[in-house]
Amino acid sequence: MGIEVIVEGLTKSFGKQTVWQDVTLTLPPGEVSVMLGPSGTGKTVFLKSIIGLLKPERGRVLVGGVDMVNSPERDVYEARKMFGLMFQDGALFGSMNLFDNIAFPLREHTRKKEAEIRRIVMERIDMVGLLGAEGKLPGEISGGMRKRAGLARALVLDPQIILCDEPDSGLDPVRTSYISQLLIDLNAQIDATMLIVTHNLDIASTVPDNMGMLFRRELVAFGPRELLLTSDEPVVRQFLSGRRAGPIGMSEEKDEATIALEQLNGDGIGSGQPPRIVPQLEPSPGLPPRQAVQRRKARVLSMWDSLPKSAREAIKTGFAPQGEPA
Ligand SMILES: Nc1ncnc2c1ncn2[C@@H]1O[C@H](COP(=O)(O)OP(=O)(O)OP(=O)(O)O)[C@@H](O)[C@H]1O
Repeated sequence: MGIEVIVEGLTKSFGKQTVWQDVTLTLPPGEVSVMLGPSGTGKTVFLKSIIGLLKPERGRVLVGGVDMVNSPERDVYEARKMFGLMFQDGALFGSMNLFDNIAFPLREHTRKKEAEIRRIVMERIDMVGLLGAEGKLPGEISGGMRKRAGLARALVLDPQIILCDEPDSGLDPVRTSYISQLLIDLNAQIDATMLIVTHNLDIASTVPDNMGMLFRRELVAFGPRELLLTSDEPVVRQFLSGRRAGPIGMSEEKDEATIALEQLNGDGIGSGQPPRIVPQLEPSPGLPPRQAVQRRKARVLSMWDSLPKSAREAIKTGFAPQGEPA
């Protein structure tokens, strides 16, 4: 099973620019979480901070007893082996074929024999639907295939935590749907803790168990997906409906006067209908059920009284078979 990631009071700046401050959340073990946020709000910086590639000035990130922010570099390096990281562009070596790209972490970090490496690599290539393409160079395949190859490489060391940076970037809507299904299928197969950074609304509404959002240097919210999907928070509503009216502007933030004018004109975000909650994706036929589902149910019930009524109603509907009221 995946392991818990506990983020406590994390603050990251570059010089005088604070990217975000006092971020506190827990990624529940084996569940899928999505971090949303307009461009430039520091989602990628957040992923890199969790894995210890960037060092926040304050706070802790606890993973299996190791503090990824404050522990000695040797401990952080060891703990990093628990992670699989999928970058936006797949981050493949251009001169190596897909097989060698995917085998790279095994050859670099383990003493496994070539026959064992071949078995693992071909299994992961099969998982991401790339059988037959293993001899191709990254430049000879599509962007979607490169992403899947990047995901296969993230999986070869059997990670307990998978971090995905914008798995949809550069993909058409159909390929994005395939990636969404692949992420759910992977979770069913390996039960890893997953954090996906995206601004894609389809992924946000169909994939995660939990959602969070970064805006204006803060974590606006983090919790069960229904908490954000039913949220009255203007920035969350605007983001999830993809509308122009609201606090998010072209350069991330609008000034107060523009927001006030929008409200005066009646196109404030509060006037829109709440987004319709679509069911979360199920694993493909033939795959085991996601073990995270039962754990999440118990966890959500344990926090029931702290959830707003709208989120509770949405959760109850989701718990019922075939979407019937519970
Ligand atoms: N190494 C760095 N040095 C200085 N500033 C940086 C560095 N990395 C990121 N930043 C700044 O931190 C802010 C957040 O960047 P980040 O890439 O995390 O945003 P993001 O939310 O992932 O954006 P997008 O959705 O567009 O990918 C930006 O203002 C960026 O310029």
